[in-house]
Amino acid sequence: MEKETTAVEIKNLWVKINGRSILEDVNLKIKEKDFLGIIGPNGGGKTTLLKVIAGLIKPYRGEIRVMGEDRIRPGYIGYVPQYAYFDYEFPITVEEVVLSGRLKHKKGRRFSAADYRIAHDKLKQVEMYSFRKRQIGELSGGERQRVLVARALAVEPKILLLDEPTASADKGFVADFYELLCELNREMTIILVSHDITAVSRYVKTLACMNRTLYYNEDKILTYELMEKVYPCPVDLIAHGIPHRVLMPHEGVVGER
Ligand SMILES: Nc1ncnc2c1ncn2[C@@H]1O[C@H](COP(=O)(O)OP(=O)(O)OP(=O)(O)O)[C@@H](O)[C@H]1O
Repeated sequence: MEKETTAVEIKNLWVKINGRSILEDVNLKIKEKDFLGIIGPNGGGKTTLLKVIAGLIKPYRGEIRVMGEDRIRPGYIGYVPQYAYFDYEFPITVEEVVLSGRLKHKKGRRFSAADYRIAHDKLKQVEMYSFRKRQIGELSGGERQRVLVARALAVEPKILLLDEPTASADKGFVADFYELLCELNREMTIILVSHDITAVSRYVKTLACMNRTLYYNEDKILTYELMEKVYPCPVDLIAHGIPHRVLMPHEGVVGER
């Protein structure tokens, strides 16, 4: 039988920025090949948590282990940030952006034929291969987002972190994109932050809510009490379509049958 590995383990983790507590006593343990969705209100700390897992923010207190190690190895994490800060006027092609995901594997001054093959495969996966010679600055927001997903995949990570990856994508792409994530999930652990609760609850295996601390119970069941803790107005949220299969039975809620 295959040994079950823990992909990410976080214990009593706190993050402070400019003296202010942003994350408080976060605990999380997710298995390899899990597909965790994280939802929560604006400013709840979702991006900060992803950055901690990616090794970009150091915790003020607490422990984090990624693939059983207390330091994050290059190549373990593929990260698609919510906003990518780079100069879109910089003359760099789509292909070069994706190849930059191979930097950790690069031997010598040039990318190898294998690096190009991997970059091209990832571009095909996100349906952007035909754009590979275009300048990144010429692309629309949704197209750029797909290229950044391809870049993260080119790392061939064990854990893929995605922060609102479909925020600027059109509906047609969104469904295909989630199918792609399910396919990738056979090979890697995925942690997805999204405000699209309907899509998240449909595709993820486990679900957590973040509002300064993390509410997580290793399944997809959200109680009304939990939603009340996390969201300022859960009733409104439910009325706008939170799928009932992730919500425990409750009374007196708009739309309840
Ligand atoms: N570099 C920073 N300097 C100061 N405050 C910060 C910084 N980064 C994040 N914060 C604060 O930390 C809190 C959590 O931010 P974070 O981006 O993690 O939330 P989020 O849940 O991802 O929000 P959203 O859903 O709006 O993207 C916010 O109050 C934010 O203002």
